[in-house]
Formats: sequence, structure tokens, C-alpha cells
Amino acid sequence: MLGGIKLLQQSTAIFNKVRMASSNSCGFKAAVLQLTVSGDKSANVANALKRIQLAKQNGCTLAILPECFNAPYNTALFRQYSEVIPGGETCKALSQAAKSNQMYIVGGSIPEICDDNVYNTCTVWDPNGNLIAKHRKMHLFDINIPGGICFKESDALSPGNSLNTFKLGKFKIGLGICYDIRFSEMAALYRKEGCDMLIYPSAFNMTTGPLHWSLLIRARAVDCQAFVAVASPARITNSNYVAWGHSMIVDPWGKILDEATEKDMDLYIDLDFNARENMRQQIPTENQRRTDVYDTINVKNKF
Ligand SMILES: NC(=O)CC(=O)C(=O)O
Repeated sequence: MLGGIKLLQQSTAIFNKVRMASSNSCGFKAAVLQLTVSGDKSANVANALKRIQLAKQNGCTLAILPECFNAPYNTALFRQYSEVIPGGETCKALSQAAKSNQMYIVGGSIPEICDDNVYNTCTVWDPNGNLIAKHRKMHLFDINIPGGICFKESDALSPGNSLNTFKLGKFKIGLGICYDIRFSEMAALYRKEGCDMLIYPSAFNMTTGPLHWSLLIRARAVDCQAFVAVASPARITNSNYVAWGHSMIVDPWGKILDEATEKDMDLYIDLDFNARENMRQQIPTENQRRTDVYDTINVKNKF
């Protein structure tokens, strides 16, 4: 279960295929899909498949879906919508989409059932349709802001206990889900593991989104000197949980490369990983930590 890294190996042969499809050997083109999510699971999945295909037509190698893209973000409904991984209908559809479009897919998250526990889980698929990574939300979203929002994921969900990465060609990508982004320690561990990019399928809300969303994304990008991509559902104002939207990709300098509005829409962004190398050389904080005075990061459960 803690073998995240081991799960994630993929062959050079696969990358060669993808690299040919990409216009840029120093990176790849990523799609961030800000999808409308309804109570109709099959319709949600069908919509995701359509948008993945569109991303492929727009030259993307990687498609990133939002948190809880196949079900309402609602603690009372997680169990009802949950399915097994990888045998459930959503996983089968994502695997098939990855294969038929020859793409990597970070499958947002879905409610997963395993041994009667329900998790908020992200799956990652390679262009052969193989499951190459799985991340269960580690930090459950339990907050209470009077006059704002009260949400308690732990009423319905169990937390994951491992950090998880995967490789897209030579690039290493670390996974988190939404509330996980608030924990800089987790991102620091991904940095220590050499991640070039962090991806967080997410669904912030109308209380925390305005002040915290872009601040946290940019902070994680700058302190990890890595790209950070965050995919949200589109905002539906009459829904039980109103998502903030504003999916975005930020570069290692903290620059927002592209940002969605609150509406249903997709972003297609060319990522040039030379930007990361340049920053790391010019501001070499990685080698400047005063580990003689402090050591803030130690992983307890090996990846
Ligand atoms: N929904 C989440 O997991 C997190 C969130 O909305 C927040 O941190 O704010």
C-alpha cells in the first residue's frame, strides 16, 4: 500500500510514443479540464471522455480532471457513488480513454470503496491504459468557518497514508488532492523526491477560494520550484457545494500560465521545463537549506 513510487514506473517505450506526439522535447502540453459535475454519474464520465478527446485534438499529452469529477462533492453521497479501483465503471472508461487517445490522464478524483472504507482517490493512466499511480486524499477536509462553510469529509471518508508520484517521460510528478495543498510539508517531500511538477485535483469553495486558492498554488510552486496544476469543477451556483472554479497552472517562478474563470472550460498549456532548471540554477534554495540547524522534513512511511 505504501509502494507509491514502485507502482508508478512506466517504460521508455511508452514515453517515446508520447514524445513524438508532443511538439516540445523539453516538456509537454497539458490540458486542465474544468468540468461541470452533476448527479448523473454516467453523464459526468461521458463528458470527461469527450473533453479528453478534445484535449488530444488540441495536441495535449496529459489531461487533468477535477476532484470528484464523477459525483457530487457531498459527504452524504460519497458511499452511494463509490466504486472499486480499478474494476469500476469510471476506471474502465478512463483506461480506455487513455489508450484510445494515447494520452496520460490524471483522473481527478472519485469516491473509491475498498474493504468497506470510502476514500477520495486520484488514479493516473498511461497511454497504454495502465493504472500507473493512485493517490488517496491524505488530509481530509474538515473545517468549520461560522457564516462561511462547515464540511467534514471524515464523516464519510478514510484518509490515504502515502505520497504518490508517477513519471511522464523524464518528468516526475507528485500527486495531492485539494486540502492536501495546504500542507507544505507534503509538497516539500515531493520536492525532496525530485518532482518537477505537482498536480492537485481540487474543489475549493466560495469561502476559502477567493483568498487562499491562488495564494496556495503559487506558494507551492515557488517553494518547490516546480509546476503546479490544479483542476476544479466548474461553479454551479445552486449546488450543495459551490466550487470556486479558477483551475490553473503556475510555473516554478510562481507565474500563472493560465487560469480559468468559474465557468465550464478547458485550458491547454505548453509546459517548458527549462523554466524550472533556470530557476533552480538562479535561486538555488535546494542546496541552501540549513539542515545543520533544522531538518523539517522526514518521511515516516517510505513512498
Ligand atoms: N475541498 C477541499 O478539500 C479543500 C478546500 O476547499 C479548502 O482547503 O479550502
